[in-house]
Amino acid sequence: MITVALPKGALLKDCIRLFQSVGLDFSAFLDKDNRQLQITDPTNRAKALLVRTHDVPVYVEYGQAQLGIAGYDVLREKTPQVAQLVDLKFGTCRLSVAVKADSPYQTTLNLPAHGRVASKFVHCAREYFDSIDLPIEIVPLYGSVELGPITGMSEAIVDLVSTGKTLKENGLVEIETLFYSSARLIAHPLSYRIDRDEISDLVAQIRNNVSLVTSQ
Ligand SMILES: Nc1ncnc2c1ncn2[C@@H]1O[C@H](COP(=O)(O)OP(=O)(O)OP(=O)(O)O)[C@@H](O)[C@H]1O
Ligand SMILES: O=P(O)(O)OC[C@H]1O[C@H](OP(=O)(O)OP(=O)(O)O)[C@H](O)[C@@H]1O
Repeated sequence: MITVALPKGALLKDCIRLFQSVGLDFSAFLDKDNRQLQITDPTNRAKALLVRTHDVPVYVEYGQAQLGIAGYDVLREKTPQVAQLVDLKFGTCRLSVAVKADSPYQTTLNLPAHGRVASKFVHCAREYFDSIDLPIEIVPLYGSVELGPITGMSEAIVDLVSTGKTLKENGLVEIETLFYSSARLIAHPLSYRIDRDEISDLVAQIRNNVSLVTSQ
């Protein structure tokens, strides 16, 4: 039986819809009273694990799940040894640098050397500031990153932006985009090669149904 790792949170609904489109029902995860972290599809063809979004690549890399769905942002941050099979086109967002709207730093090159940048994406932020040769202190946070510049803890943030509503409502503006992201179907490279038939049939069905899910 194939095991898939699904992310809690923003991507879950679209993931469930995608698997429903290929005949696998994991909708029990959407029930607010559900506390089960592992469920088997009623047809007994596949099992799903419900995990934190940053943990999806971990379960796939260690082989507990043959397939998983994670944002490209998470894959860039964690650089796991997994195969990226399909761009699923949902969960679209970008990883950007933002500052207070009235900040004197209107480009990243203006940020002060040894200034602070708050982020959940420590590795991506470090890689970006290294690439422009700006020594910056990265302050690791786990959420509500926008509070960094608002409280004066940091000059800037590196965070995900989708509609831009969160930045706007907190008086911040984007000054640089590091990269664009969307959800990706990932696989454990070895099981993908070994159990090729079973997994590749499912992957082919998912690939064919991507546009159906994203157009809803
Ligand atoms: N506002 C958004 N719009 C669209 N996609 C988003 C948005 N925010 C995040 N994403 C995508 O969804 C993924 C999961 O985001 P989510 O907010 O559920 O998790 P998280 O808060 O980063 O993780 P956790 O709650 O485990 O700390 C992100 O990695 C990204 O790919
Ligand atoms: O541009 P928008 O459409 O407003 O979306 C962007 C927001 O979405 C994500 O937050 P999330 O909901 O995951 O909360 P957290 O990261 O602060 O926990 C991201 O960290 C931004 O805060």
